[in-house]
Amino acid sequence: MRLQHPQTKADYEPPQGKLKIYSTLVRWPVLSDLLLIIIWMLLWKISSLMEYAPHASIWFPPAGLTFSAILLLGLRAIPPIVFCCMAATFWENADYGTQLPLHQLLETGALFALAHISAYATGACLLKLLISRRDDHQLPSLLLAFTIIGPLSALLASYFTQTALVISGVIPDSTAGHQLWLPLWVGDLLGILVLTPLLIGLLRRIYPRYGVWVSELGLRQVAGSSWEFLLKLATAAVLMVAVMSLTASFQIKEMAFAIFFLCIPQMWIVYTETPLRSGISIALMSFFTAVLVKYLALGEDALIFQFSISVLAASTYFGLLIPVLASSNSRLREMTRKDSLTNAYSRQHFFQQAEQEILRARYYRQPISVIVFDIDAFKQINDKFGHTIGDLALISLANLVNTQLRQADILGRFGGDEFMLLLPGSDQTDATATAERLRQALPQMRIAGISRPITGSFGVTEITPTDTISSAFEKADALLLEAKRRGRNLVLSPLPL
Ligand SMILES: Nc1nc2c(ncn2[C@@H]2O[C@H](COP(=O)(O)OP(=O)(O)OP(=O)(O)O)[C@@H](O)[C@H]2O)c(=O)[nH]1
Repeated sequence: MRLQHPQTKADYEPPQGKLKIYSTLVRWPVLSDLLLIIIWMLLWKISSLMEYAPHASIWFPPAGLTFSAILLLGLRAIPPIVFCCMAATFWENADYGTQLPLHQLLETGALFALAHISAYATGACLLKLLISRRDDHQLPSLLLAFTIIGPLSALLASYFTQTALVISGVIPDSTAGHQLWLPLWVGDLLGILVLTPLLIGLLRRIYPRYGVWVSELGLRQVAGSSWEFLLKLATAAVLMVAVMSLTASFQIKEMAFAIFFLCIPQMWIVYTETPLRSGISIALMSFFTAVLVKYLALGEDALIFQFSISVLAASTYFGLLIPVLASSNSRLREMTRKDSLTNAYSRQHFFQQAEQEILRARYYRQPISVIVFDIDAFKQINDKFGHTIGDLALISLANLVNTQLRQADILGRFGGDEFMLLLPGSDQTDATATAERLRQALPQMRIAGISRPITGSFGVTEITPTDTISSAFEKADALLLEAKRRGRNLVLSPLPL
């Protein structure tokens, strides 16, 4: 997979029913930018309400939005975010009542924008570069890269922001001023780790032309009952409120560490719900943790709560990998089990199954037989009507055989136009009769584009107690070759019936 802008209209086809909004946003990109600005400012305002020390918020979601926007939109995201950084500086000046002169506000805003954007742009571009260089396993490598690059970008942003605030004189050039990076980092870290996936989802709706690669990550799943999800959320909420209220009431710092038990309901959600629901739950947990820290006056323990939610978010992302990897494993297993053209079992899987069936037949002292067959002069069909019609003939043959089989019978494709059929419970007489029925049914097959009837040749053998599946296959294959030699459209078995 390559991270790139969509090339065709189909690449960013919006979901039905939302066409009007999407086409408006596609036609007026400035509306998308306006929405981005509104959301950024809203998140900034919420985070400023959660400040537990000057300039240090428990939770700084604008960091997640900046990172997501640059990851998704590239340089296109920078002008609206520069605007947001400037506006936030003016707004904060009004909130703190610091009355800085205009030139100092402009300088502070510009330095903040430079610090914030340069750090997150570096991280987002690096992540984009790493992912675009990997074609395989994109989701695991994306998540691993994200959990490393996200916190490092936040660290860089915090250090740059602290420096910007010192240079512009907003915070003192003292030891206290130089220690601001830590609370800034933890707030940004929470915003990045917890919210980036959800914010990418949101931005994809606001910017319908961008982020096709996100839908290629294989995260889509069918959601289960909403009530069950709410029950799990409620369990997490009860646990969170209990731990935080007890910590606030008893004023015992160690009690705050019980917040790590939140991993139990969160992992319950991750393993049983969709990735979107897991993302919503971790976002809600982080939001309410921040609210409770503020309103239960747990500022002194803020770091414990912030780190617990960050650890929870990182565990969530790795937890999300499990269903994705399991489903791609089962897809791969299916691919090796079945022949993709005819849906018959692959040679390897047929032989594995046959070995087990032979053991079972011996144990229950039941007969078991194998038929090997192919289409007569199939090369001519390909040459005369083309390979697509040839493929159609192979598919029709497999379908026809499948309609004639009993539940226990197994059809495999050896390769080319050669198939094999395992018939548990059939002795040679039954198996020969089955092969004869198939031989007679073959010419009745109607295949679009083929004007002449198709015929086939068959070799049949009952598997003896000393046979392996390979030796039995070779016997039946030799009989098939003999049938070809005798003029084709024939069933041959070892003993004359
Ligand atoms: N359309 C199509 N052709 C295939 C496929 N796999 C193999 N073939 C072709 O199947 C043909 C098999 O030809 P041969 O093995 O010579 O057998 P034949 O023409 O059926 O002759 P006899 O078996 O002696 O009757 C070859 O031309 C292969 O290229 C496939 O998946 N699709």
